[in-house]
Amino acid sequence: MSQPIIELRHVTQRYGDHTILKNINLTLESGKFYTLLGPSGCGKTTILRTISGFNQVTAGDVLFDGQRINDVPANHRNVNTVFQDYALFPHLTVAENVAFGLTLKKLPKADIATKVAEALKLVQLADFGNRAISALSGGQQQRVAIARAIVMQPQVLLLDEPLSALDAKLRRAMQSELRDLQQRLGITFLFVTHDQEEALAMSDEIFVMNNGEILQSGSPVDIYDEPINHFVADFIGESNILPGKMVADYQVAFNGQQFECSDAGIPANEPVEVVMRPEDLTLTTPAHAKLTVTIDTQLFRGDYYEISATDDRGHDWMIHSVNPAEDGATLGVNFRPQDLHVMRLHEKEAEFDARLETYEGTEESSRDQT
Ligand SMILES: Nc1ncnc2c1ncn2[C@@H]1O[C@H](COP(=O)(O)OP(=O)(O)OP(=O)(O)O)[C@@H](O)[C@H]1O
Repeated sequence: MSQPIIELRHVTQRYGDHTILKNINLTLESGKFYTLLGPSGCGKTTILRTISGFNQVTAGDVLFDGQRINDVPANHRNVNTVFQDYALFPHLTVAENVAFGLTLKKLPKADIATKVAEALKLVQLADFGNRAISALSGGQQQRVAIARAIVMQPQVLLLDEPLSALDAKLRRAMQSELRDLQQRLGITFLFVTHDQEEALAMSDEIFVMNNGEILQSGSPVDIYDEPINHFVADFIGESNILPGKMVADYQVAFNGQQFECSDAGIPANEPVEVVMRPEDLTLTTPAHAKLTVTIDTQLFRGDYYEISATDDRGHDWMIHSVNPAEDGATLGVNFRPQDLHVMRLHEKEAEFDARLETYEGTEESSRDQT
C-alpha cells in the first residue's frame, strides 16, 4: 500500500456526555473514491469536519500524508469541502464564486482567470462564468460548488451529501459525472451519503457507519456479498435474514434443514444469521425446491416483481422475480450455495469490545505523552 493521504487513528469525539465518534480508524489512499455511508446522525459529517479541521478531536490522531495535523488550522489543510446546500454567494457571478478562494490568496488576476476557466470547463460550465447564481438550475449550482472547491487544487475533496437536493434523474447523471471527475483529477474524494445505491455505484471503498462507529469497510462488492452483521446486511440492499446454526465448514442449518453455504471458519453449533439477497432466489415448483413458501403480495418494479412470501415456519421472504406469481400460490424457492452467506451473531459486539480495549490503551498512552 502506498503512503496514505489521510489517516484517522483511534479518533473519538465527545460533546458533553455524548460520544459521537467511537474509536474511528480510517485510511484513505491517494486518488481513490471513498464513501461514508450510514443513517442520519451516525457521525458522517463529524468525520468530515475532523478531517477538514473544523472539529478538535477529543482523543486520537489525524494524519495528512503521514504528518499529525491535529493542531493544524482548517485553512492550512490541503482539503476542500463541497457542502449539501452548496453555500454559494448569491450576489456574486458564477466566475466570482469560483474565484473566491484564489482572490483571498491574492493570486494575480490573470492566473485566477485561467484557473477559474479551467475549473468551469471541468464541470461543463465553460460558458456560464458571467451568469448570476439565481439563474442556474440545482444541478448547475451543484457544479459551481464543485468547481469552487477543485479550483483550489486540494489533495482531498470532501463532499457532504452533495446530491441530496437533486431530483432522481439528475442525481443519477451527477453520480456518473462526479465519478468521472474524480478519475480525471486523480485526487482523493471522500463522499458522504445515506443512500446505499449511490455508495455502491460510485465508490472504490465504502465505510459503513452506525452510531459513531465504522462497522465495516470494503469494496462495494465485498460489502454487498459479505456483510459483517445484521445492520450492514439490512442497510445495504434488500436482505432475507434468518436465524440458523453452523453445522460444519460450508454447512449451515436453518428452517429445520441443512444447506451448503459459502462460509467456513465458524465453529459448529455456533448460532448464526443467514443472509440471502432477493435477486439470488428463484421460484420453482415445490417438488424441485429447497424451501416452500406461500405468496403474499407482489409489487411491479419495472424490470422485476418484488414478491413477499411466508415459509411454513412463519418467516417472511422477499424474492425478486422477472415473472409474476399468483397471490396465495404455494411455490418452491431455490438458491445456490455461494448465494447463502452466514454471519456471526455477535460480530459487532465482539469487534467493538476488542477495539475499545485498544483505544483505552491508546488514550492512556497519549495522555502520558502530554
Ligand atoms: N457541535 C455539536 N454539539 C453537540 N452534538 C453534536 C454537534 N455536532 C454534531 N452533534 C451530534 O452528533 C451526531 C452526529 O452528527 P453528524 O452531523 O456527524 O451526523 P450525520 O451522520 O452527518 O447525519 P446527517 O446524515 O443527518 O447529516 C448527531 O447526533 C448530532 O446531533
